[in-house]
This record gives sequence, C-alpha cells and structure tokens, in this order.
Amino acid sequence: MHFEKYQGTGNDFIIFNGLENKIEDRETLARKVCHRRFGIGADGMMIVENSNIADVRMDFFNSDGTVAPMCGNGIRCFAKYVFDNKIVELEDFTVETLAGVMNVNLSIEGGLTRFVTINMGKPEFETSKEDVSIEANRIINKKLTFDEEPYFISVITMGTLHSVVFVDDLKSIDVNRQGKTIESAPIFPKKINVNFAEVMDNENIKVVTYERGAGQTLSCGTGAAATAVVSALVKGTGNDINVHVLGGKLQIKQLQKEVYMTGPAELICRGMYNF
Ligand SMILES: N[C@H](CCC[C@H](N)C(=O)O)C(=O)O
Repeated sequence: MHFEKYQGTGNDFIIFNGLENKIEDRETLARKVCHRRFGIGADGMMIVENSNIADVRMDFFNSDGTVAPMCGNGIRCFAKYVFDNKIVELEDFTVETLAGVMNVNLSIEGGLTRFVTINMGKPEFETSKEDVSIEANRIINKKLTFDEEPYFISVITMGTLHSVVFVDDLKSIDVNRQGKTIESAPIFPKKINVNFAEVMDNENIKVVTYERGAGQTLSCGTGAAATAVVSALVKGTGNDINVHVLGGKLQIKQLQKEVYMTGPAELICRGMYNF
C-alpha cells in the first residue's frame, strides 16, 4: 500500500489514502508502521477518508495504536498531503477530526504547500470525569504531587487533553521519567499529554512534550498551543508568540478566544508499505 511520510517540526507521521484502500485493523497497522525498527518509523499515522461535514476527514492514531481526537503537527502534514496530491484542490478548506471540524489555510510556494495555519478552535478547561479525576478538573497552575515530586500543573483540552508544567530550567527535567509519571497518573484515567515549559520572554517560550501514546517527541502541535494559552494566563506572555520546540518553531496566535497555529509541513518520502 502506497504511503507518504511527513514531518512537522520533527513530529513525524505516516499517511495512507483511505479513499484508495480499504484499511482495516487500523490500530494494529499504526503500531506496525510507526515502529522505528520493524516498521517505517513515526510518531503517528493518519488515514484520509471522506467526510459529510467537511472537505475531508483525518483519522489519527498514535504510534502505540491508540486513537487521539486531534494532532496539531499531524493536521498540517495531512493538509499538505491532501492538497499536494490533489485530493482537495483548495488553499482554504476544512478537515473533520474527532475534536471537531478544523479550518486550514495553506501557504503555497512553487505549487507546493510549505506552511499551514490551523484554526484549532477554543481551548477548554472544563474536563469530563472520564478523562480527569474530579480533583484535577479545571486546575490552572495548581500544586500537585506526582511520585513525591511537586509540580505546578494546568489541565487544558486543545483538540486533545494536555497538562502544562512551567519550570525555571527545562534542562533540569528528566522528560522521559517525569513525563511518564504524570502521563500515567491515576488522576488521568485515559492518560494525558505532558508539556514542560520555560518562559524566555513575552513573545517566546520553550516547550518539551512527553506525548500520550508516543512518548517524548521533538514537537507537539496541540501541546504548543495548549502551553501558549496557559502561558498567557499564568505567566502573562503575549497572545501572538513563538513556541520553540526541539524540532523547530511554531507560531501560536490567540484571537477572539480562538487559537491559530502556523508551522511547517514537509514531505520526507513516499513508497510502498509491505504488510
Ligand atoms: N499524543 C496525542 C495526539 C498527538 C498530538 C501531537 N502529535 C500534536 O502534534 O498535537 C494524544 O494522544 O492526545
């Protein structure tokens, strides 16, 4: 089956066209294709499908096979894929996700997509008790202890469920150990994405993310957006800032309560997946 591999600020994805192939057992397929040794290797997998409520539908899976409602870096790569492959021949179009219909705007150079802006909608601090135990609902910069270590943590849904922890020095954080501890804490029954952040100045923050279902990645688009929202609230940073992630830089703009993310999307390769 034909695939294309993309990356957006170092978060990488395998994309298949569900309009050409009937793709079954998707969670198993995601685990196989995303495996860095036995597969192609990626942080996640997307499948293109038709939509009744948008121009196209994006089905997203983490590298561990779990379904996630939205992926910020992924939808930028997905938008590039569907435009450059002439599935959608519009520079402004809509993508159906489990987190709702997202508006995308392409920046085209030489006939190909280079940058994509996504309207990620409104952030949500109210969470359901299926996702977050009652004691962690609507928390903003609250001191909680995980594995006997204190963290000032915020919980926010920005397409998908995120926690945000500000620290004075990101280099002091063992992202894999401490990220995993929070990601799998009992108060998050469905797990949670964990963003460790450091404020550089009013227009720049640094974020390193331990992703639910993928582990530490070079970037998390929804995590960058979620952190920018919390940063404005808790640290007083601006409404149009640069989020510096390990794999590059994302621009996050808050306008009339909606959050816009602009960032790159790049085709790495295309080929035939043998399964
Ligand atoms: N791991 C996330 C989904 C992918 C999000 C991330 N790759 C992004 O760019 O937003 C979750 O399980 O909610």
